[in-house]
Amino acid sequence: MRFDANLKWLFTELPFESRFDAAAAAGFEGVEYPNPYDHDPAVLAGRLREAGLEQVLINTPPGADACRADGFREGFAQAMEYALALGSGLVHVRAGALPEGVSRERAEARLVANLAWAAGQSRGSGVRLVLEAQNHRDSPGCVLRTQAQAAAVAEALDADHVGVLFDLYHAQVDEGDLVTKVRELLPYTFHYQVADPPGRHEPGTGEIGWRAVFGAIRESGYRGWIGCEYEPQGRTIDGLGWIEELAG
Ligand SMILES: O=C(O)C(=O)[C@@H](O)CO
Ligand SMILES: [Mg+2]
Repeated sequence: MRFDANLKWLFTELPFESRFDAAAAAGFEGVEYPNPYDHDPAVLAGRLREAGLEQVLINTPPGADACRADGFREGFAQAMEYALALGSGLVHVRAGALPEGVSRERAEARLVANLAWAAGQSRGSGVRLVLEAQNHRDSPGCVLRTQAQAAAVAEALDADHVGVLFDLYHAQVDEGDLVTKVRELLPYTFHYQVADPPGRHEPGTGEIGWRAVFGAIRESGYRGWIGCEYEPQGRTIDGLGWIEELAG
């Protein structure tokens, strides 16, 4: 299994631009971070190249949520520019939270319409789009609430470059039954993220049965990346033993 380092969450002992070398020195071959937009893409591409890292995933910019009527298209265009400049194979298209005064039905309809447009814009680019359901506690009002809903939206778009970012932390908080979901969602899963509830720290620090979950992922034949999106309990490097212990 291939784990990548989420540089928003890992190696925060260091300034952002130094986290690339730290991730490579710790043995990671890929990185993800949600928000590259405060940085010059050429500088980020240079950091990746010098550290020998692959850019795995970025998000659409904050505020450019797919459930909203305004701002989505401009934000998505910017995300595509960065994805192509960084060689990021995945863009997480943020669904966003239910806007005030807008019904759930209306927000879901906008989400599908915006995604259909984004799927058309990105078709043939080599960039794949992913949708992430987030739990009610960390992301109140998130329009995508369950893994099944994210998969249903991806399926409805009928575009083979649109799939699911299956965040096992969010799924455990609101849903559980992770092994079954790993098996059922396999055709839609383009990316995983890991953290252990309730603390959102390293796998093995909380309530998830990681040996069973990683076993199911391995047996499924999944070949993509698994993003380490957790808050280390101490120094990042001191907490990486779980990779060998639980997934090795
Ligand atoms: O919060 C999460 O979980 C994420 O993956 C973020 O990228 C949401 O933007
Ligand atoms: Mg996540």
